[in-house]
Amino acid sequence: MKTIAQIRAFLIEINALKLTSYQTIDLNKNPFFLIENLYQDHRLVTKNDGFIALKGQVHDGHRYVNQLRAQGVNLILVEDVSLIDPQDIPFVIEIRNLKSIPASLASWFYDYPSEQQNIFAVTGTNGKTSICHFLAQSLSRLKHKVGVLGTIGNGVFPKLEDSALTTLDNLSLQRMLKNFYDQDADTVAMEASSHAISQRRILNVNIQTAIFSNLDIDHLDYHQTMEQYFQAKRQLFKLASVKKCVINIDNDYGSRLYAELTEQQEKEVFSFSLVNSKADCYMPITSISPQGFVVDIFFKNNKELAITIPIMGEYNVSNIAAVVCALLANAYPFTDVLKTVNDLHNPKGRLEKLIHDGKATVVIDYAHTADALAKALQAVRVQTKGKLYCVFGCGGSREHSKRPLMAKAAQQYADFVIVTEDNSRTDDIKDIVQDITSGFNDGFTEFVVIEERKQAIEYALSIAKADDVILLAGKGHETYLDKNHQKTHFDEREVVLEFWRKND
Ligand SMILES: CC(=O)N[C@H]1[C@@H](OP(=O)(O)OP(=O)(O)OC[C@H]2O[C@@H](n3ccc(=O)[nH]c3=O)[C@H](O)[C@@H]2O)O[C@H](CO)[C@@H](O)[C@@H]1O[C@H](C)C(=O)N[C@@H](C)C(=O)N[C@H](CCC(=O)O)C(=O)O
Ligand SMILES: Nc1ncnc2c1ncn2[C@@H]1O[C@H](COP(=O)(O)OP(=O)(O)OP(=O)(O)O)[C@@H](O)[C@H]1O
Repeated sequence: MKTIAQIRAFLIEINALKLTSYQTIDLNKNPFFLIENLYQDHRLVTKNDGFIALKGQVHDGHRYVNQLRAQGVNLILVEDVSLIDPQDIPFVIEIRNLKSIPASLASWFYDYPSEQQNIFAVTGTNGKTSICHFLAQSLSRLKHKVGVLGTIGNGVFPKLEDSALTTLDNLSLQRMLKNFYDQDADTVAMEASSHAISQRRILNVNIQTAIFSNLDIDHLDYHQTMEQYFQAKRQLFKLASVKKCVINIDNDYGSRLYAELTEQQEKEVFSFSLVNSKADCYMPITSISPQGFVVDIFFKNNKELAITIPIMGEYNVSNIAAVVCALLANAYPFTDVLKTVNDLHNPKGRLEKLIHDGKATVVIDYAHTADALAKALQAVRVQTKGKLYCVFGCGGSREHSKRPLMAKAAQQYADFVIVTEDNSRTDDIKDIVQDITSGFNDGFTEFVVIEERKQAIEYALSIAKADDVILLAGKGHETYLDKNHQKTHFDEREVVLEFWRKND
């Protein structure tokens, strides 16, 4: 919290006020009014907060000022006062080049929380969420309180609240870090999306360890070319605060980044790999079972053979190699790190496994595109002894073309398919089902349609045998169903556990 007078003094100190700065600052109004938070998103602002009105590509923050005036907000920072009516707002400060201010203002406003924290930031096309969650699990076992920031949510692990973005804007990010600091979280695992890196959302966050998972075709609408996408990711590793770089060399872009950073000799650089024995952290898979993966771990002069990691999905072994490498790079003792590994579990909704003696294993995954569904089914297949069942649906009010493609993936990789609802939104479930089933080959009979998702899951549970696996695809970490834009509570974990309780 800071007073309006303190905020103004800081802005003067960093030379941010416009020379002709329009301000309604008036000593009859209270410059010692305490501002609790600063926001750049008007939807979060309450009476005791300040608002920064930024002009973006889509929205213009100045447009929300009228609404905030009605709420009785006391402090507004604007780029151009002519775009608002400043009357009745006690303090309006006009700032030069307002877009460049939030990072420094935010870290100062929240008392530089990241200076007190050991921060790991993960970037890459896939695996950011998973690596952060595995890191949080391991660091918790190493007796840390860990703040997590990412797609599934933000909070002190494991209590997370939904996040609007994978990586928050400057002000929200520093506010969360301060919140972690207040809760004694001394360590943070955060995702750094390429959008956030290029929009400088992570500026002034004291990231010490940067982790690269992989780079694959994605987000080209935003970055235009793979080279520019790579360059955005690369910036994370060039930040002055970053001392340790942990890089997957099983990926071509990772190998390139590793070569560049080692040659520059500015940072401590560590490589990890599942196949390259020259990597600093080499973790070959020696066997696979329904219970998980058996690996050997080599790090510099240390080695340990035949460690079981009880997780689903081979790509997660690479994600765990990232975690092991990052922890060892941070000088955690080898034996302590290994102890955390055989206790890891998949993050919520990411090939999350539910098991019960004598029953089919249930796996919950967020896959809601044809490609993701195919990958999830292939990943689960490797660890399935019996039949593989797939329960899935498609969202409404969004693009339709993926519906038959998801059916094709399900037909190709599962033994039996149960087509059901996902977030239908305003679409009729019957239309969605028709689109989906049109994707099955003529003559394909290994499927049923059960529109209500709860019933569909219960049906799968009732027919699957102990060695079988049921993949529930699409909802992942979500705990609601959206019909006609009405969200009702729906947690498929509860449906499964309740079924097992009643049918034990
Ligand atoms: C393309 C993109 O990344 N845009 C981001 C960027 O937008 P921008 O600067 O153009 O701003 P804008 O959306 O026009 O809004 C202007 C200002 O008005 C504010 N606003 C906006 C709307 C409103 O109702 N009220 C309000 O006050 C905004 O907070 C902002 O300060 O900066 C804004 C503030 O930080 C982000 O909210 C916005 O994310 C948009 C909503 C978005 O959808 N971003 C996605 C693509 C994104 O960033 N995704 C990555 C993950 C990608 C992945 O790996 O999957 C992420 O980190 O989440
Ligand atoms: N190391 C990896 N290599 C390849 N694919 C992976 C890897 N890790 C995860 N995936 C795939 O990416 C999907 C998303 O994983 P995760 O949520 O961890 O990634 P993310 O980078 O956070 O992506 P998003 O921001 O879209 O959630 C998984 O369901 C899986 O299909």
